[in-house]
Amino acid sequence: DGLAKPDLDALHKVFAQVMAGGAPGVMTRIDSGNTVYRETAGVADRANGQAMNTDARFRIGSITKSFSTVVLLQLVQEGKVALDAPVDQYLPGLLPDPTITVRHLLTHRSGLWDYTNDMFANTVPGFEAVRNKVFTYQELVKLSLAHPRTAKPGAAYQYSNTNFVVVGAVIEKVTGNPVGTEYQRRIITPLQLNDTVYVHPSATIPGRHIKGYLTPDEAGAPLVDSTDQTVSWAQSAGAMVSNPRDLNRFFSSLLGGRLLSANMLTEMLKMTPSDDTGTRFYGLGLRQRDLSCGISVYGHTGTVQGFYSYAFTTRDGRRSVSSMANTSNNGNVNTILGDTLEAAFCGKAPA
Ligand SMILES: C[C@@H](NC(=O)[C@@H](C)NC(=O)CCCC[C@H](NC(=O)C[NH3+])C(=O)[O-])C(=O)O
Repeated sequence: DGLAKPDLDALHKVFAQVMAGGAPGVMTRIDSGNTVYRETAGVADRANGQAMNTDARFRIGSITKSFSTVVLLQLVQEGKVALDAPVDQYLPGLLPDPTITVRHLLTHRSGLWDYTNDMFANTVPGFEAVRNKVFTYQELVKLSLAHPRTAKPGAAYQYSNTNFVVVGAVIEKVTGNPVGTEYQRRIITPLQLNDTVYVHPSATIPGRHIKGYLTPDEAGAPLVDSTDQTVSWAQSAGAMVSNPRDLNRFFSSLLGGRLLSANMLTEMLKMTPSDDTGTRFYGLGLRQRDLSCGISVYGHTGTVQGFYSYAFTTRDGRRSVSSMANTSNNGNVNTILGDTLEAAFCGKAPA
């Protein structure tokens, strides 16, 4: 793929820091052309000590947003949805502001309040309250509309799960199918992502999977096994299950031009800054990160109770990297986990 070889020593140093930070286990899969690297440390299951395994499934959280975006952009290609049409055209009366467009949703520029801010203000109680609940899209939107908008439509980037809940509602309205059906027929089946499933509202991860452990807010309190939950609070914003091989294949196929037309991929890659570092951007359901070695990578991050994940690829899709640590509510671990991208894409720092 024309890049420096991954620096596996650096990768394992990051693993050691991730585990020292409180994660039971951590893993990275690198697909570099036809060469695959499978690196792991720690445990997938604290009860029986089962080792971390890059073939096992886990909850990918917001990486789901990229899957939802591909479905919606295919509907745009098919002329069934217009990117700059008001959401009101597809879901009359759902949103209070008829000027919010489909593109505003995909770029987190709608101004819709993120209901998870309230839902998970107290991490473990918030999680326990919803882990077995099943929500409708309308119920989640209603939670958001209890708050004023955070900005006028289009005015600013403000990350909000509400946007991708509405994206799911648009997909279901326009296709007449549950989003799971659309993920399956448009992405999972064609790419043979055999370890990628959308099982909402089931609370269990089918097949071989990693257990996730939520870090409580109280310092020193024991980790909570958060593996089983409906993730109904996220759905098309974060309820997908997958594994590193499938995520690498998904993002390689996406950036390699196999899921969207060239024009539509160009739309998806229209980036605006998502923070003030100058190295983080958000397009349409897709993140860009500029690495220290000058390489830009594209993909998404995920945070769901018990699972932190990163899945990114190069602009040509020829090197893809997926990393996961099986804890969450631990910002230090999440930040360090991001350093696996540097080791995997940039290789050894120049001497
Ligand atoms: C950030 C990430 N977003 C996602 O993956 C979405 C699906 N997850 C969230 O919004 C986090 C919900 C709270 C998690 C909980 N935190 C708390 O409860 C904090 N009080 C936890 O860390 O498990 C992304 O887009 O990259």
